[in-house]
Amino acid sequence: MSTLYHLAAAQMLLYGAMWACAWVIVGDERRAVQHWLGFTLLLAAGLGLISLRPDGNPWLTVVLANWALVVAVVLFWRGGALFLRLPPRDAEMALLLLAIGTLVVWLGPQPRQGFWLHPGFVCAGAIGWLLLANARRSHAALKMQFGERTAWVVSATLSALALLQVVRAVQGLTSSTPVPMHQTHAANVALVFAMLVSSAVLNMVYLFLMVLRLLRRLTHLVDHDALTGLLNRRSIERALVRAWVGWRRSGRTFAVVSIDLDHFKQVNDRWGHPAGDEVLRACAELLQRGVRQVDQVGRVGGEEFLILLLDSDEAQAMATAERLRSQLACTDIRTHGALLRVTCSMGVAVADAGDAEPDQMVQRSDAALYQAKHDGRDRVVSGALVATIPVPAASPTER
Ligand SMILES: Nc1nc2c(ncn2[C@@H]2O[C@H](COP(=O)(O)OP(=O)(O)OP(=O)(O)O)[C@@H](O)[C@H]2O)c(=O)[nH]1
Repeated sequence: MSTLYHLAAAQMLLYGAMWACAWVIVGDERRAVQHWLGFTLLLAAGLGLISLRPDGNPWLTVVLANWALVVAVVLFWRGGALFLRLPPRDAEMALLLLAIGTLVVWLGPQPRQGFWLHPGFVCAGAIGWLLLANARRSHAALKMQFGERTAWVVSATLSALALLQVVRAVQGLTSSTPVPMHQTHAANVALVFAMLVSSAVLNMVYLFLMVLRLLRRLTHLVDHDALTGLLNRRSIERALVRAWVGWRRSGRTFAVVSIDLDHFKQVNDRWGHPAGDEVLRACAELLQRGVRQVDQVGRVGGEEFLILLLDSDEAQAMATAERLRSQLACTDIRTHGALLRVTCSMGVAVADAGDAEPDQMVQRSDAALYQAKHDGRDRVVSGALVATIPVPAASPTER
């Protein structure tokens, strides 16, 4: 039996090494990883101590070993809560640890005369309860963040292990001849195997989810503008091509709106670059909030934006652009230095059978935007009216 415990402890140390490596690599999830590292090390320590019995000091091999297992499970729960952004319930957990700790110390390593409680079985009950509570609390968050299948894998694993612990606790506390954990017995062997399998599943799943989250964050960084959080130029151009292909295939028309803030240089010059950044962020938020979920908004240059309005004809696109323009014009933007108002000029172009490629649509909306600037700014101009006006040559930093 002790060989099995050594094996389980070695496996936990291996996971510990894995979390230690992850701790060096990950940034934002460091605190969760610390907890999982603690979990594996305490589990290894607890299992290692149990394997020493009956040679070792019974206070170490029974009381401390079992309590270490309970603390390990609390650390696992806390790591998961940090990772899934759930409330860690520290007060509840601290009280539980204190109560279990006091009880097992009071009970001592040997069964008390005429008293049926034993530390090993008390801790098994606590672990079972903790695992079940963990499965219940994390299920919804896992489902929302990583999908239903992942949530079920984690909850099923936690629940199966919890059930075994509860059965062990009930059996140990009700039987007249309870089997201590270090004794070779089919129930103990099954429990250790269940621990080996479930810890493998849980450690791997959480490591996988952490990498998945990291990849999602990286993809988001690649596709989005860092200042405003809008799609960046590359992504909005990709979206434009997708909309174009969809329009060619299904005939569902769409429109693009080119937007440029008016006299934005003056905002920077007068109020400073940070205030300019805040204005850009506020404008981006207003544009994003002002369109439907199917529409897409991107930042394509310093103070230039592009909106894709799906399933929109000329009239609908002009109405949307006009609404956004007037909303911006009457919005107070709070910056560190002052309360500012900015206006913007817009050019609208609708998919046209005469365009050979999506870029031509943007050229027309840019030409309309240029016309809007030319006509005095703070207005929306349709590309249908200005298709022949040339767009000024773009500087290297601009489109
Ligand atoms: N704060 C801030 N300013 C930026 C950013 N990107 C570009 N700009 C500024 O945006 C300004 C753009 O100025 P211009 O191209 O002259 O245009 P404008 O002043 O808006 O004038 P019109 O477009 O003709 O109405 C420049 O001062 C850039 O420095 C940015 O990320 N943050």
